[in-house]
Amino acid sequence: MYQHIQVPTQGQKITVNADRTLNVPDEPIIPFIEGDGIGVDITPVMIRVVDAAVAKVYGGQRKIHWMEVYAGEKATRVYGPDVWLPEETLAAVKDYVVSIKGPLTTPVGGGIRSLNVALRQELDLYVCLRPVQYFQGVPSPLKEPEKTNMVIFRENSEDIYAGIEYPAQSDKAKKLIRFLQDEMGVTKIRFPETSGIGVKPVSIEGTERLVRKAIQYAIDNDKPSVTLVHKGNIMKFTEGGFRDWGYALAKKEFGAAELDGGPWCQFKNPRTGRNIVIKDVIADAFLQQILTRPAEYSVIATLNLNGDYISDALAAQVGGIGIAPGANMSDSVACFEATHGTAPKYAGKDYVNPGSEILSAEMMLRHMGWREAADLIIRAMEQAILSKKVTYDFARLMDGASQVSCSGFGQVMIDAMND
Ligand SMILES: NC(=O)C1=CN([C@@H]2O[C@H](COP(=O)(O)OP(=O)(O)OC[C@H]3O[C@@H](n4cnc5c(N)ncnc54)[C@H](OP(=O)(O)O)[C@@H]3O)[C@@H](O)[C@H]2O)C=CC1
Ligand SMILES: O=C(O)CCC(=O)C(=O)O
Ligand SMILES: [Mg+2]
Repeated sequence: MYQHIQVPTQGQKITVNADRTLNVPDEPIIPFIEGDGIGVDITPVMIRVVDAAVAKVYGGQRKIHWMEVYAGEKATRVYGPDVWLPEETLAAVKDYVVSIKGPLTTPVGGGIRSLNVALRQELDLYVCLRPVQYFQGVPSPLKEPEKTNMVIFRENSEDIYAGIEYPAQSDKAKKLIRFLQDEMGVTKIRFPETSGIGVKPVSIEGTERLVRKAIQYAIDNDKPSVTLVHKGNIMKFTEGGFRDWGYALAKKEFGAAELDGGPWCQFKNPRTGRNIVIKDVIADAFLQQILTRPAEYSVIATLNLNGDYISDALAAQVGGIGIAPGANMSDSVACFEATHGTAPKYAGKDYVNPGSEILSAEMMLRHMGWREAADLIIRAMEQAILSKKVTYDFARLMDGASQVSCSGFGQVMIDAMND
């Protein structure tokens, strides 16, 4: 059935019920992509930590059967030089419903387009969910890092990530520029002969489904606000559209009413009776306010590129990209992955922080309903950080820390589970 994927001899598929809830067997098969660069370091550590947590909590009643699927450089070694994202990888991630991946390299300028983006687009994983929370003891550049507590809903399927762009001086760029000038009356391309050209599609459907998820999350988790972050003053019909369609959805589907003449609006959380405010902020102002007034923000709904920048900026506020987890989700399929990339200079050195991928797995376990194992991973992470046995990224900023390797940190976490 598969060409190179070895399906474990034991375990079953997770399936999706008609109401979109998951049917999780006690021994699910979970596909994983090792990842390029530091993927080779962090992915095995993530698997060890997850297996230890599951074994500790469920005592053999539950067990994950891991199934390696290939993407990136490893895929080219297994399938052939030009096969970066095999069809059967996409099929397995879809069929097995819940998966996890390490980071994949994307070259700058030319070369292949992002495999990470391709995976999200091919499977229509339209929500990029990135929670940002502070762990006690993590070194942070902020005086009060615990005030940064946000959950980012980044639109994951459109915006400039659609990849519609043409190199400067190519026939296609020239053709598009001529069309814009001759047919659309465009006069403001400053250097038409030497411009590369990109197109930014942002739709009503794409915005609505993302904002709907963000608002539902605020309801389910009793959050006080959802902020639409955009640059709609400049990009009026894409980023401005996102803002307007977001507000319209809040009114239409959640009964939000305008506050003081709008555009902010609010509605009562049907579960708790508390108000949820829907507000918006322009992206540049937001980037300074998350430093000066982080407590004013809770759930963030934003476009693809803004979400990319904001994810790393917020990760830095709570101690860096080494503990920044995430998930790519559709209404049925979820593929979990760290916020960071392949950090090539550290690849294969057993050096970096495996925390982001471990916390992505923690999100995965919670998504599967294995709450006890997820809770144990959080407790082990808290204890490991408080013990100050940490990887280089934290050790270089912590007084009195003893630096451990990537695998060493995994072991510190596993030891903490047994304390
Ligand atoms: N989802 C994905 O698969 C993603 C893939 N990428 C890809 O990754 C490649 C490299 O991108 P780059 O811009 O260098 O960004 P990276 O996130 O890979 O690395 C940037 C820096 O972040 C720090 N860092 C990253 N991961 C860790 C970790 N686990 N523990 C501790 N510190 C960490 C390091 O900082 P320091 O130097 O201070 O030690 C590192 O040099 C690119 O090809 C990019 O396209 C990027 C983002 C996401
Ligand atoms: O796809 C890539 O290489 C980068 C993606 C990225 O930075 C992200 O999703 O945060
Ligand atoms: Mg990024």
